[in-house]
Amino acid sequence: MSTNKRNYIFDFDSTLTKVEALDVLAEITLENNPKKDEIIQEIIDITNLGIDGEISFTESLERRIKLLKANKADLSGLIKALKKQVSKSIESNKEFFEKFAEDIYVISCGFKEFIDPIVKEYNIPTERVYANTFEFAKDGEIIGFDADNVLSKHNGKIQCLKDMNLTGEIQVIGDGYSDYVTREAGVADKFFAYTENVSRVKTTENADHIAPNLDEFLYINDLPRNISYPKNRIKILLLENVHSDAFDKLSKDGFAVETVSKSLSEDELIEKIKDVHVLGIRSKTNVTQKVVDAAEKLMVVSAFCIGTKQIDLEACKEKGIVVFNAPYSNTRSVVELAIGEIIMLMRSVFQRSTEIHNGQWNKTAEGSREVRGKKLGIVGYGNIGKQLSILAEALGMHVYYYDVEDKLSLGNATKMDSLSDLLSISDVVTLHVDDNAANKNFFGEKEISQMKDGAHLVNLARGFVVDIPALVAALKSGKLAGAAVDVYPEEPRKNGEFHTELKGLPNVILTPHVGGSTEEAQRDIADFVPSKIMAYMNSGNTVDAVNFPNIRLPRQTKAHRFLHIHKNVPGVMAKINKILAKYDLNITGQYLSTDPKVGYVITDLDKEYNIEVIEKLRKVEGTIKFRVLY
Ligand SMILES: NC(=O)c1ccc[n+]([C@@H]2O[C@H](COP(=O)([O-])OP(=O)(O)OC[C@H]3O[C@@H](n4cnc5c(N)ncnc54)[C@H](O)[C@@H]3O)[C@@H](O)[C@H]2O)c1
Ligand SMILES: O=C(O)[C@H](O)COP(=O)(O)O
Repeated sequence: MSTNKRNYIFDFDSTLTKVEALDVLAEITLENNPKKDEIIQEIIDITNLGIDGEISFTESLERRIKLLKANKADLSGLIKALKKQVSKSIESNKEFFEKFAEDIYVISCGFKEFIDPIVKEYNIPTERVYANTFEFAKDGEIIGFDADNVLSKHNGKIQCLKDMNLTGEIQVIGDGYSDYVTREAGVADKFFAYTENVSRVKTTENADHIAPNLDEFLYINDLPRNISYPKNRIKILLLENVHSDAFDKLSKDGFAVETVSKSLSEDELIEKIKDVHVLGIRSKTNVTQKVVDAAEKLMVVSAFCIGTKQIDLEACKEKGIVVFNAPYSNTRSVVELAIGEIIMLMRSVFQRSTEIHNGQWNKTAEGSREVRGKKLGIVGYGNIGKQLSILAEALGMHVYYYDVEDKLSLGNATKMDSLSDLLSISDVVTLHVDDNAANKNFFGEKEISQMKDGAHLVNLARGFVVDIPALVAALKSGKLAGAAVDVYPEEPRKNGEFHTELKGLPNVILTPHVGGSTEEAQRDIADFVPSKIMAYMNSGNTVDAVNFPNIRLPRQTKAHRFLHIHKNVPGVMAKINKILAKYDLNITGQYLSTDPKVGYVITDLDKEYNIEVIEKLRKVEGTIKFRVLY
């Protein structure tokens, strides 16, 4: 007789819990044993041999119990510890265990003595827990197990399932080979390799489906779940050697993260971007209109650096793609390099060093000066310019600055009304203007001619800001005594050969765009940017987005959240609210933020709602993107 009924058979150790219970028991019982680490390792090895089918399960159990030297009294400590080790996505999906209580079983080669109390809290009564039982000596010592129980035997789960004589489809969810064999033997209809805690090749390669968490399993089966879309299905692509902390952080949060060490060309990116939800780049990857057009699923572009001009921010906005960056994380690194270079230039250190490298001793004070008392001209008094101002003053420099915006002076720095005034008095000019396109060739022949004879120029901003042939000419003619250049009009996408007209000129420090490339800065960026990505993906927050209305949302508790991005044209909000009213939804909060082009409205609702409303909201004229979080 055909039936739609499904039975869900869960493994216990490393599936319902993050750990192998007998390993935890060993930690407890061997606490004061001087050979504790050795014995625990032996127990872990035996456990794995059993799980992978390398030794018979009975043998694995016998050997471990001998090594454990456990007593009944130790079990309460074990249960307490296991309660804290329930798998994250199991814990967050209690609703499934409540609603499908009748269809859920545990089949484990572990022991009922500790499994029952844990799974009872997930609505699984002892009658639906199939597991081994301990044998105790009079003093409570665990001396063995019930050898008649099929689960104490090799491939015991197959026999156990057969004996249960269940009707309907049987789905087995587990991390071990011993779970998979039920499918191989034909007693289970589907096997889900559960990899939230451990991933075993022998299990995953044979599985019908790999479930990195319970959310994925529930999603595949269209069962009630805590989150609308499993995070492991959200693909994050990180380019340009972004610090590994970013990978760790985002993977740990459950996303599927791929890293590529270099930047990709437009064509390569168009090919790759199709199924990407979040893209992470640095300064070398251009996210053009064409890339945005090809990005069918893209929700976030994150610059793991300060500059965002490599991204078509408007194209992103019009497609509802939120852009984040790290506006301060590498500021200090750039400032320190600027200070170092100013000193090196004024002392001609690189020239002296090159001479020695070439076998020449040239001890001279000519053209070598202290920075103390010299005039530093900062062009662009933003985050970097200001911090440099403070550090340079601490070195005894007199700081002058020029900015197109009205910027408050820090310390004793003097604001200049015009660029030419600043250039005419400065011993060193350092450029820290932002990367907007209007600054292309901003510093050329005219500006250089306004500088003092024998002055120095530092460019750590953007390559296109300085007219390189004009700088080369000024250095060759002796108009300028030296320069430090970190950024170039054309920079390669990956490490390798590179040529610039500045090559070989004396007292010119050339670095490959490393102003922000310090361990500290990269680590800080890898902390800051993922936190913005997670805040948006997990709860809709757009605080610090560079192209999008910023909105800080309250924490979402036991509610559904509708996130609607639309063109900012009259009437959209009215239409959205009309639909919400028609479906009689109980709105617990609504938040709106707009800019001239887009509107971003977030609506929090009570748990239950008619699913039809989603389609209606998607169809509101002017909708750019819509998603649901719960
Ligand atoms: N070399 C590197 O590795 C590296 C690292 C980080 C930042 N950067 C670059 O450094 C630059 C400065 O970064 P920030 O964080 O201080 O930026 P910021 O936006 O905080 O400051 C830039 C300042 O420049 C001013 N400005 C813009 N155009 C100007 C002009 N033509 N004349 C005078 N002032 C002008 C702006 O008003 C602003 O105050 C950016 O171009 C950034 O991309 C380079
Ligand atoms: O924009 C920036 O922060 C700097 O140019 C550094 O860029 P990078 O991350 O490519 O080194």
